[in-house]
Amino acid sequence: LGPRVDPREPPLLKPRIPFIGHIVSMMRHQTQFHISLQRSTGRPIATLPMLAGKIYAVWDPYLIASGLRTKSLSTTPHLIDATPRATQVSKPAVDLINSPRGLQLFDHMILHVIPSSLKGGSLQTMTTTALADVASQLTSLAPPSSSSAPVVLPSAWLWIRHLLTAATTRALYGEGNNDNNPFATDPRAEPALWELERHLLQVALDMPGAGGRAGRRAREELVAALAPYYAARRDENAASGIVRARAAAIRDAGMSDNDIARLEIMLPFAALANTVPLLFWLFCHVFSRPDVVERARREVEGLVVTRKGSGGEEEVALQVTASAVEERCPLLISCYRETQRVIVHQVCTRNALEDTVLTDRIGRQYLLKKGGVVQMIIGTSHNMPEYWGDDVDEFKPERFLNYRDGSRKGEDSDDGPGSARAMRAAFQPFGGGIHLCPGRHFAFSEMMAVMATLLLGYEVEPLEGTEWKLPPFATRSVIDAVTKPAKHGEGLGVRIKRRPGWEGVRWRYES
Ligand code: HEM
Repeated sequence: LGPRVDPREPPLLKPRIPFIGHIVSMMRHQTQFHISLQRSTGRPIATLPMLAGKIYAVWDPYLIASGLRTKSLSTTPHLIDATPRATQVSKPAVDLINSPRGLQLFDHMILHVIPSSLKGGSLQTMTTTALADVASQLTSLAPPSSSSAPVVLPSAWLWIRHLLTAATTRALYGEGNNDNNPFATDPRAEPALWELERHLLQVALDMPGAGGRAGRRAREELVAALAPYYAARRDENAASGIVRARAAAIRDAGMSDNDIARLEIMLPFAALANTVPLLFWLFCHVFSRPDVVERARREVEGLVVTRKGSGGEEEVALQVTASAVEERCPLLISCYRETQRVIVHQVCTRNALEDTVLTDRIGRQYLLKKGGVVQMIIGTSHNMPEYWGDDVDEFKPERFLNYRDGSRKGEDSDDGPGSARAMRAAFQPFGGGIHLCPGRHFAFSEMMAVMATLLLGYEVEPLEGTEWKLPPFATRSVIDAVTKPAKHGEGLGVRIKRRPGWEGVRWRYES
């Protein structure tokens, strides 16, 4: 009674409870369902029966990398299906999305608009604007004297979330004095964004229940905050190329300003929903280890490029380019990658536009049939002992010390667990192929600016006691790329004060 499976397709993995077993487990445990199922079966790939249908679950890093590079595995059908439901655009916009012009619009966005507006001069302007905001927030964070009482931040999570929301939305929407930025001018915008983020899965699936209702209310608040921005065409003067180019492409396709506001609720998510938890966990993993703080502090001293003025008003400029941080801060970078490994769990969902064959590293082939739904789970790649070693469940600050992005000829014959080659194959924090995250450089600059500054200029201690108690993971939602802390990181507050020698400092970044 279950789905038919061709012997060339990935082997069927039946649930214990027929028909509904996998669906119920996936709804309950979300991405952890895949991680646990892969661990318990050791399989690289499987066909999972779901009611009368099936999905292909791809767990092995080589197969994932091959799938991410394959053009016939597409995000577009999924986007066309989910967008009207999640955004509630008008009837004419739904018709357009479902027409050939809609298909063209999505392809144009993915292939041209997004990648070109997150590189070169556009990326530089956006990064400079965000980092100027981070600098001013961190400069005014704690009183200038190290002998002053520390600043108490009752929730590290909420503090980091606001810090990045302010900086990133300024970089996206603002212009000059930030009066343009709906997140700075409309007090509804920021809470609505995070409330919607909390219930995004229920909203995307249009589910009944309290979560779905709260999410839909938040969506309408967010749309109400963004609508005047697009109606007044402020997007045309936005600080970022991505806001300008996306709005222009949607308008050119024939959609109204109100529909642009609805479609564009997704942009601040892409720019914030993963960076915030990643920075939060990096902050926790570094500052909860005094020996790591000590060593990373010495490293980031190497990022100081200028120190001007003396006494009360000093300006310190830090160089937070990828090359400078890679070269001068190996332990900080290792912690950053290890944090990514542990908490990035993205499920890359695709539809097979035609019969597609994936090949693993020993040449085994698996057929994915046309029309099939494919889930490639980065969370399984990042958690397989056969790639990372038996200590895969531990956070090891030094794990990536000898890691390199690209291979060097002849150097990497060893591909056993924990080898550079195995790690490189299994480490996919930003996905790959044409959907490789275009925001990765921007996110990196923001996170490194915050971490380098906190390490250099501030003492950070937990609010309760002297031991850091890291919050447990929230359910790893299939809609997020990064694992969040349970209950908004409840219970983790921090106390921050200036370090001696860095009291009167105003921060600046060179990116
Ligand atoms: C550290 C934070 C981030 C992580 C871990 C992350 C992760 C990812 C991953 C894994 C994908 C691939 C999804 C797939 O293949 O289905 C992706 C795609 C994407 N990311 Fe990021 N991302 C981050 C930050 C950002 C930022 C800051 C932006 C924008 C400024 C951004 C914009 C996007 C967009 C637009 C896509 C879709 C690209 C496409 O479909 O072609 N991301 N991200």
